[in-house]
Amino acid sequence: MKRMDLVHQQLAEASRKQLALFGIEIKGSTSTEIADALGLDRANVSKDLNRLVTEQKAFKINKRPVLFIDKQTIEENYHFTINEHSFSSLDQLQKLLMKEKRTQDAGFFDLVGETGSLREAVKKAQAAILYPVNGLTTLITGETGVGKSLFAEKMFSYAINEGKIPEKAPFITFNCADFADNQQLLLSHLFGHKKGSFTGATEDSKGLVEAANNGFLFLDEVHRLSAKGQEMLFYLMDKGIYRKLGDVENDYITNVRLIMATTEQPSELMLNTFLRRIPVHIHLPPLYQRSWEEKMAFISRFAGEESRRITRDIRINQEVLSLLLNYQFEGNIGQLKSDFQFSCANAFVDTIKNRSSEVSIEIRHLPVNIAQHLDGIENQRSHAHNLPESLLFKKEKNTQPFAFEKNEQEVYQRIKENFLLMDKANSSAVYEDQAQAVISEYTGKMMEKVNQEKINKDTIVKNMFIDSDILEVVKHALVSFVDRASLDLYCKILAYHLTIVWKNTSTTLEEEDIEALLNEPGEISMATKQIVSQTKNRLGLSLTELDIKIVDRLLNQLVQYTDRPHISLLVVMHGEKTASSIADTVNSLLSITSVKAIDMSLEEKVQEVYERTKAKVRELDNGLGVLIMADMGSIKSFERKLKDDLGIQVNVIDMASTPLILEAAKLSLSRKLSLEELVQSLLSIMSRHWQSTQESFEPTDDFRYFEIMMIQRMRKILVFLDSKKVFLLFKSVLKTIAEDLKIEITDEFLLKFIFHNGCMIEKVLVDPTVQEEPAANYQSASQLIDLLEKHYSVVNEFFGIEVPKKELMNVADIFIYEFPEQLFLYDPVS
Ligand SMILES: Nc1ncnc2c1ncn2[C@@H]1O[C@H](COP(=O)(O)OP(=O)(O)OP(=O)(O)O)[C@@H](O)[C@H]1O
Repeated sequence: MKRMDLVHQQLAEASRKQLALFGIEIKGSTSTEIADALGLDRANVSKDLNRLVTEQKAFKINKRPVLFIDKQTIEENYHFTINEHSFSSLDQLQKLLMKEKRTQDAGFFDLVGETGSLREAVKKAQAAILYPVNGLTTLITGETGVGKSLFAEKMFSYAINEGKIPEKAPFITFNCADFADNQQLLLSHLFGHKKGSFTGATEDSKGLVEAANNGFLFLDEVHRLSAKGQEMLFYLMDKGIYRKLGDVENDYITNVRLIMATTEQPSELMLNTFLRRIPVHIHLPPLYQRSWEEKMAFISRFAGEESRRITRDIRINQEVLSLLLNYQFEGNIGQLKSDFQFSCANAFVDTIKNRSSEVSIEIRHLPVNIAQHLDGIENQRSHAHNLPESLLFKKEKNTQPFAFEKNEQEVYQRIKENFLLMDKANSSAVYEDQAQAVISEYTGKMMEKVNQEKINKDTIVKNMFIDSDILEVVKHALVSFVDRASLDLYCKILAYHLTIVWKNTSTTLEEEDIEALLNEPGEISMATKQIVSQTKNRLGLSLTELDIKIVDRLLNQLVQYTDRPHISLLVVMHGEKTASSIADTVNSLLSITSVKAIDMSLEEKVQEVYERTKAKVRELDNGLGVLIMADMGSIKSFERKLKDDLGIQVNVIDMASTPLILEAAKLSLSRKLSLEELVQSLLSIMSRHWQSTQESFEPTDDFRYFEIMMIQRMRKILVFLDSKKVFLLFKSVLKTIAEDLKIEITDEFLLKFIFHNGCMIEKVLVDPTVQEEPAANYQSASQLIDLLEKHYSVVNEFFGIEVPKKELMNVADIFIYEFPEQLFLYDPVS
């Protein structure tokens, strides 16, 4: 990809993010920001950005510093073309966008489904309006309650916005079903009548076609119009003239645009000649055919409207949400709306009884037919899983609904409890640790959520979890404390947290306590203090002492993530400093600090190693999971256990080497891989380089010449074990056995012992199931076998296997053969 394309791509991504965060208040990007994000030279990037402006692919804001915004991103979002490319200030561009948005809001743009299921319908409608000279007559079909009347109104507003009709043009609605039993009256309403044209016609009267002159006449249930009526309309459409009832002499002219609607199959109930004359047919789909996202948007819209109307926050719990999403409303959107209002009213009564401030809609508040439709939940289980525990609609205008996940609320409660306990216990270390652990879990969960980029069915819900005002405040507070690269992430996480706090805060501490806390030097960071004062001043949200402390902790935790979040790596290896020195090497090579290590001695119990690993994994996880790189097979068994115990995604790669760990760190930093994908990449690298890593062992001073020879020989024999590791392991095992048996080891015996064991382990690893019966003389060597069993526990742990008794007997044989006298004297008690 050319540099300029890269720059363009980066600018588009930045603009997209800003648009999502700030909407019309888009901030723009400087050339430095784009250059930094790409790791390119600023001067070159600046040149490219200016070329993008010249090529009309970007907007330029000529202020200090100069800002750039991607053109296509803006135009796609606001559905219009901007001809200027250079603006003297952001304000100038924002005003232009604001004006356009206002115009659009009056058109089709606030219709749910405008860019989805109604996209085609909207296109046809626009064509019908714009068609010269007076637009085209339109017939809208669709089941009851699908939004035909609303759609017709939108067409009307669109015509005004486009200047096709005067600002004060009339929009007259007439439902033909209302007079279906008296066609004469119906026609008289529509076209007017002359005095005396029928019984009761005592005066001349104007019809609706006249009243709608220069505007729109919307005829609902048009199939209820008689054949004669249809013919009269047909004449009006064709010639623009009509006759009043009882008036055979005069033709009247009117300039009316017609929209008709019917719930029926038009071909069954309307004249074909008439139907054929209607040039635009628009069909609106029933609710059940509309997407999950659109159904969610309807619920969200109605809940927002209701909460503002009754000036209470409205909470919808998961089951209710699921039922509303899955129930087949015969009356479509109209019925969904009225059933929702009915449920709100029911819940409202409870609110008054319970003196609660929030209207919480539960299953018992729904109309019986919906509440009984629990199958809906069953059938759509997969969707129900994606739903939040509850959705909260704030009564304030323009606030996004909040999605609450049970997990997060629970974790938040636990954090609070731990902090409270900590306070009581005077910050005892135990509670401190626990609090740290819960905070890590909490941060991890939020990271996971905020990092979720996949667009899936629950996108709408996921987008609802951060309140935009809170986000704005946090951003304002943190901008001078956090570097630009991390700002976005920090703000989202803190705003997310504060959104939850906002809903959970029930107690407020005394003002003085908070003042004292904030004034205590070094207690709370400046950044946190900013957040506290800004949330208070700008949102009126008073944080408690506890919450201030939690925010501060969260912020500290976030600061620990140096780069953008990536999968954490943990090296677990034997040796005094093996793991930590590998981690240090990798960290310094890549200028990071995120590869962590656990050093363990061969003697250390697996359970102890497990506990240490568990604590570390908990600390490290940032929601993306932890990859453990180990040098022995038994660590592999930690994988499942850690997942079960911590609920954190953990993968273990055993037999890891420094180059592989370096590769893992690089991959986790540079590419957006999931843990699973990272492991797959590493495994394929491992298999490709297996041969070469086998050959790469360079003798060092740590080994005697004899030992180097031995290792190199063994490499020719062993198929997949690392001969150096086998050597080191069995040398140390033999040393401890020899101490217990009080025997002197010769190099020759060492060689025999290690070769035998290397081959034996490979055999067991390849087929652990093959076990022969223990030989009969086992009894005579039982003490020796017991001793070996004890020392071989290290071997078992190292390879994650159980060396069979039969094999231990063979090992015992080697000892007995070599040291007959000494073993005869061996007495385990002494
Ligand atoms: N796309 C939409 N976006 C937002 N609200 C909608 C949409 N479609 C319908 N509604 C709402 O649903 C309700 C029913 O719509 P409307 O009365 O227009 O349906 P209709 O098809 O004309 O019904 P009927 O055939 O019974 O006259 C209205 O309150 C309307 O505001």
